[in-house]
Amino acid sequence: MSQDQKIEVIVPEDQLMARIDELADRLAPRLTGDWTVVSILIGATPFTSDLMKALARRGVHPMLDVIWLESYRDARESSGRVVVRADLSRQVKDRGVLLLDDVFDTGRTLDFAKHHLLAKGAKEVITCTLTQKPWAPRGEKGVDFCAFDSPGRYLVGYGMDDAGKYRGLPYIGALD
Ligand SMILES: O=P(O)(O)OC[C@H]1O[C@H](OP(=O)(O)OP(=O)(O)O)[C@H](O)[C@@H]1O
Ligand code: HPA
Repeated sequence: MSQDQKIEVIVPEDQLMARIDELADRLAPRLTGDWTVVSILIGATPFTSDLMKALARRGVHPMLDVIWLESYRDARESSGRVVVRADLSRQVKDRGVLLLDDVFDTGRTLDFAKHHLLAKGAKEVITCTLTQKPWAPRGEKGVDFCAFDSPGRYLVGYGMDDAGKYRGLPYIGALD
């Protein structure tokens, strides 16, 4: 029996893949030398997988590491506090880092992660998200690369969850 809530498709799967290819075209020339992609668990997992494949098709093979950060848990609003549930497995000292996340909302998670990586000695941190909310920080505090501007609604799918559900949807959707 289906237990789906009403989910409006905001970005269908084919558009997602096309934008990730465009993103890889823009990122590839920046990733020369020693780079590590750091994926923020859990939400960035599908985006990371598809972007890594798109980079590999362009002959770009950075290391891949993860950091598990949590601030929303089952709520639709940030708790205001970012918790590190698991840290990196390798050093980033003197390396460039491409930091990936699914959604840039208050900006708190990415800001925390960026400072965390710089404190570990990363040479440079480039931030990249699949999507950003209309109220997310722009300019100096903004994200460096972003595939989509999203509406000011609660998003699910392609890694994004509502209390742990819907991460497996192959598109970006919005809940009412
Ligand atoms: O810009 P912000 O307001 O910080 O929101 C963005 C963060 O919120 C979500 O993480 P969450 O804490 O829900 O963990 P999850 O990745 O396990 O879903 C999402 O994956 C981002 O990491
Ligand atoms: O819109 C959202 N959806 C899922 N997770 C999120 N984390 C921040 N904003 C969102």
